[in-house]
Amino acid sequence: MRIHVMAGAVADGAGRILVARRPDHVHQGGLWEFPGGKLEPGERPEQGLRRELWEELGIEVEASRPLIRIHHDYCDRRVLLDVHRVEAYAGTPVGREAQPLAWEHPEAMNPTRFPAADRPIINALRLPDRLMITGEDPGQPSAFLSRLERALAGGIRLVQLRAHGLADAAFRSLASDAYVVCERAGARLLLNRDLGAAGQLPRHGVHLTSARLMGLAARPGRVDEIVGASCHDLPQLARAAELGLDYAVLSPVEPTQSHPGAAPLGWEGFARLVDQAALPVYALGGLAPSDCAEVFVRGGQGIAAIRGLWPA
Ligand SMILES: Nc1nc2c([nH]c(=O)n2[C@@H]2O[C@H](COP(=O)(O)OP(=O)(O)OP(=O)(O)O)[C@@H](O)[C@H]2O)c(=O)[nH]1
Repeated sequence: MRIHVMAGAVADGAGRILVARRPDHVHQGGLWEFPGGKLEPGERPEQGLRRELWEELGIEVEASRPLIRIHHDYCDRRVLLDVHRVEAYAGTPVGREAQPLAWEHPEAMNPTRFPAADRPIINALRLPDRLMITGEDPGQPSAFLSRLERALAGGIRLVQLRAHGLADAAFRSLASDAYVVCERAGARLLLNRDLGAAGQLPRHGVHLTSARLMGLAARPGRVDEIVGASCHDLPQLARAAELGLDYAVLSPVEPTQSHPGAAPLGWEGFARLVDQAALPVYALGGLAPSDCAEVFVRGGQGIAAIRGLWPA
């Protein structure tokens, strides 16, 4: 039988998240967790979350939204971790069951101190809700870079440089300049190019095409960088999770100009696939920032877009 667990990623104003230490004698004891517990029969998920956070921390949830759902098989039990980001609450959290509490920045969380099922949750907390993909033809480098600066000024923190039309030398030059611009803004730059060519370039991570993903035997890149992949179906999502990638981009959700022939998944198709994926999944295809709320309800991390995010 599967245990449905409601857990809260309670955030403070400084971007830190509240974590609690599990007692030594319970399942996954001694490890740190996102506070929560089992959904009771007949309870709605939000109700269960409110009850658990009241019982465990003495806080009243005022605003929350779905963050990620992870199905995980421990050898002794199967769990569904249904994690919500708690954005506003009343009260001051205390360990009402005498459990030690700590506030940690997601970047500083050490995944080995959490249950194995929590790794994708930590990744979901580290990643923003918008992934901007640069267009096929970047045009003049100076115009491209000033457009990039405008996007970063508008709050974009994760950029995928995708310029399949550029030759290696031009890609290298653009990537080096884009890295400097992203660094200055505290944003991260992912390179969508074969590692052979991208290997020596400064970057915060790499983005794999689905063909490249399916041809890999192990997670590429350095351990400290972000690695994600484009996916279009369940086997690709499963492969991305198996290789320990940090995120996937699933497309196309809606009909899109860049891939006119591809059959859209629709929101239901997107939600069905995401529910079986054990990593954060961005929705791509005909979407704009105003679609983020829908993506959260459907279990996704946020939106990825070219047209919807590049400034005009
Ligand atoms: N709350 C929480 N549970 C987690 C996390 N990660 C994870 O694998 N789990 C697993 O999810 C299950 C949660 O059950 P629990 O024992 O905390 O539930 P509970 O508070 O209702 O406890 P009770 O059954 O003793 O009353 C455990 O098997 C636990 O190992 C996490 O980050 N937070």
